[in-house]
Amino acid sequence: MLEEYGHWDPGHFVTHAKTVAESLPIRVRQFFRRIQTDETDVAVLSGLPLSNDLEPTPTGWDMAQKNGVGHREEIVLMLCSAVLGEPFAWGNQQSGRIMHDVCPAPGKERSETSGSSTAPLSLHTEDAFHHCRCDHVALYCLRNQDRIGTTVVRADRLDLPERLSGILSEKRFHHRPDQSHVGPHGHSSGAAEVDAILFGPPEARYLRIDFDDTCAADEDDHAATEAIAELYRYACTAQEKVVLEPGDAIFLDNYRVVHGRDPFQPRYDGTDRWLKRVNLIRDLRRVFMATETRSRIVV
Ligand SMILES: O=C(O)CCC(=O)C(=O)O
Ligand SMILES: [Fe+2]
Repeated sequence: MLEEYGHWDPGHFVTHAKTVAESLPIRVRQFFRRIQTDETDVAVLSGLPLSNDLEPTPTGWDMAQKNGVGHREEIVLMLCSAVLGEPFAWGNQQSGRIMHDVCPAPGKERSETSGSSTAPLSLHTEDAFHHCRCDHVALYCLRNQDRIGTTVVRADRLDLPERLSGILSEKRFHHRPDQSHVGPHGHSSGAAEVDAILFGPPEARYLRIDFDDTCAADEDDHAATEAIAELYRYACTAQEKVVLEPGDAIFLDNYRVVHGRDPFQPRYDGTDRWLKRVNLIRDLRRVFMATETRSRIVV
């Protein structure tokens, strides 16, 4: 495909991705159809092709962009992902790239961004602050020699008392932009949306929370503040760990699970953990309506 398309440009290729993905084996396509229909919370596809001569892990997404690394793996992830949803991006995240690199970055060790390492990445709904957040997060593992875990909490595993579910289902919470969106070109924290944390069908609940950035909409609403703290305790009890192996891709339903990452010590010697990531939305029109253009980049 690299030969066919010449220069690899995910932003350009993405408009053809669904069509090209029709050539994937039927079992792979059925796997993704089933995930979508069943609203499978966590799904892993293993044994995906990886280059024998994979480049060293870049020291941050900006270095990955500069050096253009892991292109073959981006094609693999793009094709699989396109069966499940429509890839899209955020103008202020990784400079609007469709394909993200998740790897430790010097200076970001304790940040609340995917470039963190020594501090855990707290449990979150991806881009919880925005109504246009993705339906699925896809992560493709290129390297993980220290077996660092991705943490997940499935809504179905939260055994919440009715009183707590009641509070969490009310529109009493501010969903503020996380650090990866704040900055000179980011969404201001004033853009926070007020919404519930728990919603959707009672037999298969949806979640919207970033434990670093969701707070009571009214700072005097102590019951709402306490409800977040209580939910956090339930989430810690229900937390599971998935250790991705090179060649594994995980597809997280961003309405049905929250996720995060265990801390680790970065080496910055080319052997660090490295994932490719893409955000997927079921209906691209949600993005078009948010941007008021036919663009896949939410600004
Ligand atoms: O590194 C991981 O396993 C998860 C990172 C993460 O939350 C993300 O990239 O959205
Ligand atoms: Fe995430």
